[in-house]
Amino acid sequence: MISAYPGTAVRAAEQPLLDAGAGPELMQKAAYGLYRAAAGLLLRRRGRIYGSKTVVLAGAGNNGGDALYAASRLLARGSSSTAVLTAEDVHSAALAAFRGRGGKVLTLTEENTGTVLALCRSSDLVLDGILGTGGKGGLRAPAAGLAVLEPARLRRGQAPAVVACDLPSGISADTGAAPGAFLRADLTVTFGAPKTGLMAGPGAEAAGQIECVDIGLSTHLEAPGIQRLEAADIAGLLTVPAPGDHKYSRGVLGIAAGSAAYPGAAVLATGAALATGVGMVRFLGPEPVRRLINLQHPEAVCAESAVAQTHVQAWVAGPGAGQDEDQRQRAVDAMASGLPAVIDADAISAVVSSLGPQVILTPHAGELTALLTNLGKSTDRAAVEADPLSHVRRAADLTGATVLLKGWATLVAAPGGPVYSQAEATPWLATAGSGDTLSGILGALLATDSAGPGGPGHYARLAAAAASIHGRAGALSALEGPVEASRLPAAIRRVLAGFLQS
Ligand SMILES: NC(=O)C1=CN([C@@H]2O[C@H](COP(=O)(O)OP(=O)(O)OC[C@H]3O[C@@H](n4cnc5c(N)ncnc54)[C@H](O)[C@@H]3O)[C@@H](O)[C@H]2O)[C@@H](O)CC1
Ligand SMILES: [K+]
Repeated sequence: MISAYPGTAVRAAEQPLLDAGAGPELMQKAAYGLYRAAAGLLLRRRGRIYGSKTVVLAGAGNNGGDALYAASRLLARGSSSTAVLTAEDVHSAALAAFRGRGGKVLTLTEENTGTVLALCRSSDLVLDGILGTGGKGGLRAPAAGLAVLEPARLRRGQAPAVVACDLPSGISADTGAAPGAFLRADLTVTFGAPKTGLMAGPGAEAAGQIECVDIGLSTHLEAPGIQRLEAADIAGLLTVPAPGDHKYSRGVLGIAAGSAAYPGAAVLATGAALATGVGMVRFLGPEPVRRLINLQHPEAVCAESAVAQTHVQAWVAGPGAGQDEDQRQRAVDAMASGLPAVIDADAISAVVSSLGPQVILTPHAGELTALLTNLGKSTDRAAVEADPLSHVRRAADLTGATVLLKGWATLVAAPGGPVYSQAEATPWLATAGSGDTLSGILGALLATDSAGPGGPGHYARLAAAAASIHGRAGALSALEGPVEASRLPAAIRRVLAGFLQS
């Protein structure tokens, strides 16, 4: 499990060490970690450090100091380096050390921004030390003019690689929001602990890969703001059939999905649930959808009954339900049943407050906007996308339900906390039907959940696990070309086999 902390909490944890005079030592530890990561990246990309070209973007604070000290170490290994100062008063000792190793220095202005961008683009590595946890708001002029610099991952591997010092400059270390211009990175080397701003919203997308350098803060940190499940955590949440199990004891999932307008969503949700592994799927829906389900998935038991007459351990309701009134009623009944229930797509519009954490809402940004607005907290999609962490927390607290917000980093908030973030997905997963398969995976995890309600956050953990399995299946599928939702069940099986064998 990876634990991330708000930038403010990390700064508070640093304070006693700073008060004890350990500031310079902490900075050297941070700079050494940044140097090691940057050197490793240069070695992987070009085989050696000697002869490489580095640009350091250095702002006024300690973040710039870290980056300049790290670049000084690269200078000592034969890299030629230019420091571009984005403020007048950069860390004087770090700048002196950089100059002392033969580094070149220039000051960024509006007039030379084009030249600096060209310098960056012709270099092998850019170290972004403009703003760290002390940054307020987005990048300001003239540094804002550098935000057009694209990291190698967005240029299909072409130089330069951009390495962010502690966090991408311009991103809020607490929320991941981008109040203005910001820089994107290939790799973020973060100090003391990952910041929550690297795991949510624009910050999660801007960070690229995240590496954490231990500078001795962990004993000073309290409750994490966001957690991320790793493979071992997910493997521990999966229930495998025991020798004495039969189809009913393994877990039966009820799926109320599809409509005359959208029958395919029901097929995708059912296929994903079966691939994740359940004792049985009981499918409820209109006749043409049932026929399709029986053709595609003969093992599913189909009926047109109501939720109350259907014996299951968990529900999925909503994918492809459209305006079908019977399906909407089933979603309402599933929410009221007390059983774990995934409420997706159109069914989210039937959500009221006073739900329990066993109800898991799975909106995308547009659906979350509508949900919050229906609950009297009017907002717009741009606001949700700019700061998804605050909005997903608000939705969980207002409804009492667990809320999974789909995105580049999928966020899951339990009412009152905790929050999980999973970012294994590939942009190729942004395809029709992808969300329906996520519902099926999560429904299957809920139906087979042998651990029961557990403590706070139990359902959020299962939802985070489902998001991770979905993301990994998408990434695996993308190795063979563009992702089609109907091919995801095969990839889900392979991902789960990997977890179960490890
Ligand atoms: N404090 C410590 O003990 C340690 C700090 N470390 C580094 O120090 C960073 C925090 O250092 P600082 O507190 O100096 O903060 P920053 O390095 O983020 O810089 C803050 C400075 O930038 C200015 N500023 C704020 N927002 C701005 C904006 N939007 N545009 C232009 N200028 C802006 C502020 O006036 C201030 O001068 C961390 O991110 C980390 O990189 C590490 O060296 C580890 C130890
Ligand atoms: K930075």
